[in-house]
Amino acid sequence: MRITAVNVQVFSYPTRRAVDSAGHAHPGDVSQAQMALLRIQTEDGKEGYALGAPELIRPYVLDGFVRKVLVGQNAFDREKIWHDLAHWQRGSASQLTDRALALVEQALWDWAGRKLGVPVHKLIGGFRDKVPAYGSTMCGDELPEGLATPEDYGRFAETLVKRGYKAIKLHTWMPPVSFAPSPRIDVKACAAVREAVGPDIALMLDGYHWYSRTEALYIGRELEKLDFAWFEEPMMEESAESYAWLAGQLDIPVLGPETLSGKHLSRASWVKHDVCDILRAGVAGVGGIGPCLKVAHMAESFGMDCEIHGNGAANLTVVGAIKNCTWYERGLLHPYLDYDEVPAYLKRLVDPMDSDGFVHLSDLPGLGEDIDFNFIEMNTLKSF
Ligand SMILES: O=C([O-])C(=O)C[C@H](O)[C@@H](O)C(=O)[O-]
Repeated sequence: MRITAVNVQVFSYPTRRAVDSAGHAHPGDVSQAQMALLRIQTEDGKEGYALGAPELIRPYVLDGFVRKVLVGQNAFDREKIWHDLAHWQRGSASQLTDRALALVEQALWDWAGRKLGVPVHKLIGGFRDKVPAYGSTMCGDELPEGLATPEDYGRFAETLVKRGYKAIKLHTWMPPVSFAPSPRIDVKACAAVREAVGPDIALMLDGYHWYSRTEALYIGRELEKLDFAWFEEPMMEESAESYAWLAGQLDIPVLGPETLSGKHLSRASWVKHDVCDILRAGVAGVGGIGPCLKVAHMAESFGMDCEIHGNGAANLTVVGAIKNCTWYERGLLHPYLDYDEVPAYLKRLVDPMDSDGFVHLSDLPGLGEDIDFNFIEMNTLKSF
C-alpha cells in the first residue's frame, strides 16, 4: 500500500506544565503550548498519526529526509523504511534525531493498526490488557505544598496510594533548585515516602543524573535499607564502567540506560558487559517501537526485565506487548496537577487507571490515541 503524502499540522493547546532552565517539568500557570500532528496517508486514503514536539518534525526535517524516504514506499514495510531513515541520520548533521525516527515509525504503526482494524499492542505481541502503573512524580521544586520537602513527598505519596497506585517513583531535586543536588535530602525524601506508604508499596528512585560513584553508592545502600525496587540513572550513562562498578556493589537493582544514545545497539553492550540489572528503553529515546521491542526481546533472552521509559500511547503499546516489564510509568505527577484531566487535543486519556492501580490498554485500532481532529483544526498555527 503506497504512501502518497506525509504532512504536519502544528497546533496550540492549553497546558499547566512549565519547564525550568534545565528542562525539568513543573506545574505552571495556564499557557499555550505547541504540538505537531504528523499524518501519513496511503493511496487508499487511509491515514496514520503521531503526536510530538514540533521541532522534531519541522519543515527542514520533513522535506530533507522524511518525505524523500517515505513517499512511494509500501506503508507496511516499516523495518525497511526505518533503516532507510536511520541511514540518513549519519549524513544529516544531527538534524534527523532518534525522536524524529520514532515519530515517523509510530505513525506507520498507527496506520497499520487502523488499516487492519486492530490495536497495535495486539499486532506486535498481545501479552496483556492491563498493567499496574507506578506514579512517577515530577522533579522536586521549591513550591509551597508542592514537592519542596521530604514531608511533601510523603504527603503526596499518601494521596497517590489513595488514588490506587501500588508503586511510586520519586524524581527528587535537581538544579536549578537552590539546594540541589543533595544525596542526603534525596534519601530523606525516600525515607519519608516509605514511612508514609508502609512496606507494601513498591518504590523507586530516579534522582539527580550526575552523581559521582561514591554519592551513588551511598544513596543505593540507603535505598536497600528502605527496600526500594530499583535505582535509576544516578550517574552519566556514557560511563558504562561507573554503572558496572555501582551494580557490582549494590543488591538493589540498578536500572538503565535511559537517555544514552545508540538505540538498541548501546543496550546490547550494556547487557554483554553486565552494566545494569534491569534494562531500560523508551520508544522516543531509542528511535521507535521497533527498536524498543528489540531491546525488550534481547533483555528477555538474557533473563532480564526491561522497564519501558515514559508515558503515552506508544510506550503503553510496547508494555502491552511484552512480558518482561512489570510497570507502566504514569506521570509526571504533582500535587498541583490532575493527571486524569484529558488533554484538549484528545477525546479520552490514553492511559486510564482504575482504582486498583491498573492502566487498561486501548481497544481502538492503531496506537490508541482518540485524537480530537476538530480541536486540532480549530487551533492549527501552520501546516506543511
Ligand atoms: O524516567 C523518567 O520518567 C524521567 O527521566 C523523567 C524526566 O526526564 C526527569 O528525569 C527529569 O526531568 O529529569
